[in-house]
Amino acid sequence: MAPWGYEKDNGPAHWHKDCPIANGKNQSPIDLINGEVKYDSGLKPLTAKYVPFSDAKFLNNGHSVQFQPSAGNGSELTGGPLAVKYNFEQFHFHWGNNDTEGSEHRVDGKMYPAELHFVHWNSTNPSFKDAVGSGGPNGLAVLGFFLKVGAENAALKPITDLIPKVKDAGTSVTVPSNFDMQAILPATLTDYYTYDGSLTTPPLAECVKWIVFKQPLEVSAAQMEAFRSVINRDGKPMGGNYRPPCPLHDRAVKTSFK
Ligand SMILES: CCCCNCC(=O)NCCc1ccc(S(N)(=O)=O)cc1
Ligand SMILES: [Zn+2]
Repeated sequence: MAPWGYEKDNGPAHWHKDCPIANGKNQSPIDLINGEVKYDSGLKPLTAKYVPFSDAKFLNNGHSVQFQPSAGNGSELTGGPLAVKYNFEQFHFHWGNNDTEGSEHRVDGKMYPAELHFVHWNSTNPSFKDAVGSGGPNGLAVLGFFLKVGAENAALKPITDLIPKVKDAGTSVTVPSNFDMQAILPATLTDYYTYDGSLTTPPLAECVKWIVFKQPLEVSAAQMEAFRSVINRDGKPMGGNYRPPCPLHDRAVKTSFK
């Protein structure tokens, strides 16, 4: 099989051949249906403590554009539904070729033009890879933020300004060390949906505690347009690099808000 992608011949409908878990009962993304979620007063606010990285790359890996530090630096996530500390691993994006599509999760069937994922791994594991393979829904914690078109996002500007430099698959650039990742996050990480799910790309491991924020982040039309010039391994626009929603099966989606 051609390496996995999002085209007709290698897209989400094909992934089960290499990754049979694609048809599992804890797959992501999902449609977050407000009439079916349940408020959980036990859900605490989340705390992300992100330390500026001295050595990080912004890269095009053929299916997304990704911020990837060379090593951990104590940046971590705690609280919310999480029982232990999770180490920051990377962040990346999913987007569409127009403003009506692009996000992976949906809210009452609505798609946003893009979705930003902050990936963290359970610090009781020796490494990220071990956390992915640790079995059960507590290996990774991924924060999902919807992006919508509006005001320019100053915190994301250092990253969106780098996009033209990683237009082609397999390219990367060094991220200036004064990049402040913490500034991307809202001041308080309240009002989120949380459920047990999976990676949304192969290997599709069912190892993720998903935390999807209700409030979208805003980016300017120019920032959104920058994503749409990124090219995949086939030389085609990467836009459309989102998996459609998967069945909820026997899972509950909890909310930190009423
Ligand atoms: C040679 C392959 C080795 C794989 N081993 C590395 C690996 O498992 N990588 C998967 C990394 C990943 C995928 C999808 C998400 S998402 N979109 O759910 O946040 C987050 C993280
Ligand atoms: Zn993702």
